[in-house]
Amino acid sequence: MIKIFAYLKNYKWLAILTIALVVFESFVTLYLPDLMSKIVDRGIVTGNVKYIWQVGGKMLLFSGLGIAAMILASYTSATVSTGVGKDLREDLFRKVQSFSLAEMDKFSTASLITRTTNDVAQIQQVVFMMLRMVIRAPTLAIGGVVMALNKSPSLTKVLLITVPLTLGVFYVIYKIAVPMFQKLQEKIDKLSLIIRERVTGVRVIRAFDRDEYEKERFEKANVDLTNTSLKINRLMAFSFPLINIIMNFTIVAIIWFGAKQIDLGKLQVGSMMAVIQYVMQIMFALIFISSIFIFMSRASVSAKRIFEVLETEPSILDPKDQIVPEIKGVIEFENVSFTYPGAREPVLKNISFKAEPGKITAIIGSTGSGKTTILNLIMRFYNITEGSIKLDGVDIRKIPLNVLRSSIGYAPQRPIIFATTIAENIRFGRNITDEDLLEAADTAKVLEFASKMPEGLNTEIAQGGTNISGGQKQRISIARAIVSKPKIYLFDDTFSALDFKTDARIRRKLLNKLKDATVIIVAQRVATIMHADQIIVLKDGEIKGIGKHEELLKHNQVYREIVLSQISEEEAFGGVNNDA
Ligand SMILES: Nc1ncnc2c1ncn2[C@@H]1O[C@H](COP(=O)(O)OP(=O)(O)OP(=O)(O)O)[C@@H](O)[C@H]1O
Repeated sequence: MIKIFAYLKNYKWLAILTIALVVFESFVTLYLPDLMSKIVDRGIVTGNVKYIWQVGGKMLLFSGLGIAAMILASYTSATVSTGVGKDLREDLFRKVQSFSLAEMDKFSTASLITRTTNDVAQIQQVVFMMLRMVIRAPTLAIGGVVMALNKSPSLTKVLLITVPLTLGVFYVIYKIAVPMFQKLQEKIDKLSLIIRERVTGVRVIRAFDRDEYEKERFEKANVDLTNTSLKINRLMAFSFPLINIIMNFTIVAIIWFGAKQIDLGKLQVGSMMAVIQYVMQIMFALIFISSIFIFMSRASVSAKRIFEVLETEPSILDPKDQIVPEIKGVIEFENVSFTYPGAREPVLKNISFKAEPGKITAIIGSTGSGKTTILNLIMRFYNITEGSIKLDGVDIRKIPLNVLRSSIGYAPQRPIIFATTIAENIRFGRNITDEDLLEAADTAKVLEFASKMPEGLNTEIAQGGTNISGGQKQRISIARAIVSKPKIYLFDDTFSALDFKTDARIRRKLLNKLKDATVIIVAQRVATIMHADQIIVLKDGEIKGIGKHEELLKHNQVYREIVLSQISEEEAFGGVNNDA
């Protein structure tokens, strides 16, 4: 929580002004009962109307000033707290952007979203409250005791019983509430995860008619969250009447003892009334102080979650001693092994191969054999565990990340489409000429379907690409990969969403355009890769063979099994004309 103070630095003067206003208002609050007792004792009791008007006017003036100070303090503290919230969100967003996939996996998307929104909102709320209360409450408490002692030391003794009692009640609440707040935030995480899955997976849920199942899952998480919130609210609901009772008994006690002293002529009515007001101020101050602790404990859970993210160093950083090679596109894996962070078994073992410009390298293998992982490692989404990956003879860990990644055109297994126009989806914020855009859109056969749309390439795509087909998404994704004309292309099962004919047509045109580049194609479909210059056969994270289609078919058992599971022996040996 202390780390949050660093964020107040940018708003130092506004924060100081808030505190100054609050201190002024606290002194006004402490001064008013004193004026009131004077009106009673010197004005009402003696019938001095002039004095009543004089002091009453003073009271009105100070009340007005106090209210103005409090309104201004609310405004300044709101400015500071929203500013702190904005800065925190910005830092979180920047940090999350710097994360490698390993850190993304560690926190989970849903939790990163709740931390950036809900947790920051908690901090914002507490900063807003703290700036006004953290000085006001102790000033009122201590000032109240001094003023009450000044009016009647004997009556003030009542506080010796009520203050420890109030603090005791709050201590118990604090002890029970803090662990609940931690649970509450975790449950909000869980709920946002379910909502996210529900929204993004709506098609699968409908197709399997699992609406009821999802509804139950949501309701369970929702009820769970509600129950925890209810427990906290019940605790609060129980504690406030308890404090009220203590407060009322205190007032009764003061009136009881005060009346006796007035009877004996030792105390004036006005002073007793002032003591009652001071004691109430002290009690309210204690309630505020305790609330600050409770809210702080909730905010400290949020602060912990926020700083967990902010203090996580991305595992993939730009190298210190950088080498920037002239990119030609030679990729070389030398005895590469890789274990995903947190996993026990390596997913890739001893992988060695070379992919060169002007050649197509294909990777084939069963599901989960590690094909996508190889591509992830080329883009340095993760650091390898053993061995080395070189680009043009330089270890990729020595190459600046932007140099490495901008020399690669990547079309992922599941295309990601953003809610903007087709053209912007292809450009993707890069400086691309209209000519290059049209060329890429033509090569990837985007123009073919875009030209039938009302606004061609400027047609808006709905969020998640729901108004276009899977194959069309894939074509946009291919156009995005090739439009900047890099030296290396990674196609991760990119052609599987296309029908055989479109696959063949796009590939023929595409590969012709990319004939000087390094192309790596991951595919499940044999027909897609059988004409590659080299085919890497992967099984359980190990290379079982590298070669051309014909030689692998003859000599490699694993490859033969994959091929014959998809096409007939005759087609396999005859070489399917997949360009048909
Ligand atoms: N982020 C991750 N954390 C931990 N393990 C992972 C992660 N991503 C993939 N794996 C595991 O690594 C293995 C290889 O996954 P990979 O995605 O590379 O396979 P693949 O050959 O591309 O499969 P497919 O053809 O189904 O896409 C799988 O067993 C998978 O469970």
